[in-house]
Amino acid sequence: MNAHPKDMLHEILGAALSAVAPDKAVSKYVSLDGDTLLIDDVTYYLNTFENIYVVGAGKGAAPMAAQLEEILGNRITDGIICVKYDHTVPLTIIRTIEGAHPVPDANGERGARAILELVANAGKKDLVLCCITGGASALTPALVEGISLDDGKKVTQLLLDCGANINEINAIRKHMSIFGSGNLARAAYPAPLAALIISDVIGDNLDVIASGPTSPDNSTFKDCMDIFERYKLTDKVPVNILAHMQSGAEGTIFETPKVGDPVFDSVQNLLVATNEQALQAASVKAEELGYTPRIVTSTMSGEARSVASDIAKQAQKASNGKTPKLCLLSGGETTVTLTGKGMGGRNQEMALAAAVALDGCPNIAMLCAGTDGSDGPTDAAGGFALPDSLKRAKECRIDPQVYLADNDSYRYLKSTGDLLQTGPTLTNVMDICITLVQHEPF
Ligand SMILES: O=C(O)C(=O)CO
Repeated sequence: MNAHPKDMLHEILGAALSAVAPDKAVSKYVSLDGDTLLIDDVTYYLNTFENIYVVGAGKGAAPMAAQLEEILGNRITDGIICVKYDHTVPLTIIRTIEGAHPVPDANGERGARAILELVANAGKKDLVLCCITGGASALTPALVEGISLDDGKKVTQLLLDCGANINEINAIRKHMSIFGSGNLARAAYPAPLAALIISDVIGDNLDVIASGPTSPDNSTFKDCMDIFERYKLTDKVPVNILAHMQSGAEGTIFETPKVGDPVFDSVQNLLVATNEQALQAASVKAEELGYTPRIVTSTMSGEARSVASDIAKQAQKASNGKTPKLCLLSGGETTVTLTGKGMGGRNQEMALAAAVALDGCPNIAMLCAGTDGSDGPTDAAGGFALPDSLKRAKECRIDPQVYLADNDSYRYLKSTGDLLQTGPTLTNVMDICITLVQHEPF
């Protein structure tokens, strides 16, 4: 008998997540042999260092830090990480500070300042190791003088609601931050610093992931002003943030550290897990389940509902194609421009839009999932669009179009039983959309 499509989709997602688990990602690149610490191709002779500090931030920073404790034990002098509430694991030496995400809170600010203070003590004879994953931008909201956390929260919410992409959101965050945009590296300078980074952004740009705390910044104050104008936010953002960006664009405030700044001279930035790796692992599992895998893209972006209907169209076309059982894999991160008052997230909105577009097609099943286990301000990670999804909606007497128009994907999928709820996965490589297509009905 054929396995249920929902079970197969779960299995493929499980393989993808396991391939980018933070502890595995760290142990893949970091090893210790006596006094020799090897991080990718860079050797650190630990007997030449007086202290080793471990710091970090992001949804997956805790298991990364735990793995460093496993490898280095009590050679670690001290450490602090900032993680999202409920994203902790037991640690022995490294301290954990929990904060709010995606809209920051005072705990995150306290944590970020504590990290900056800790690494500021580090000198040339100390080694700073950083664990950086997505989520860190919101979890380390230490802002420049004159901009309050409340202002920071307001602008974050405006940017999240207007459909700005992560490059744009982070250009603004970086130009208000004393932690992101290379500022963590600046605080640690002149200590050698190695950052282990899990990417949750399209293109894996180091200066965008987590707002690039250890990376030269490629964005400018001028970009920030353009972004405010593009999304018509100039009249909405707090006046002191606008004034700050304006002064920067006019050259009266120093730009963020750029390529060539000596603070990056002894910095090693290393990507240890990416969306692409998750897609590769999903391909292997799909093949084991009898499907021909096809990675469509690892740069999926755009408005969630239109991306979903494009994938649905592609799947419908493929269902009449040559390959009897196909698994389409797309990775990336879409956006939702909020027009309704409902509740949901980009993956849930994709699943709802796909259910509508597929219109009960019996041979296509889709799963849209946030790899961090959290999609929008909900307790779900995403949703399914299954052959019988619309039938179940009918039974519940709910109209998918009405819910889609109100951006109310969470309540729709909850009613039909099509929510994906994994809880925090403690990793974060953006989103994955898995579509099973076959000639025969499931
Ligand atoms: O999630 C974050 O912190 C980002 O800004 C993208 O990595």
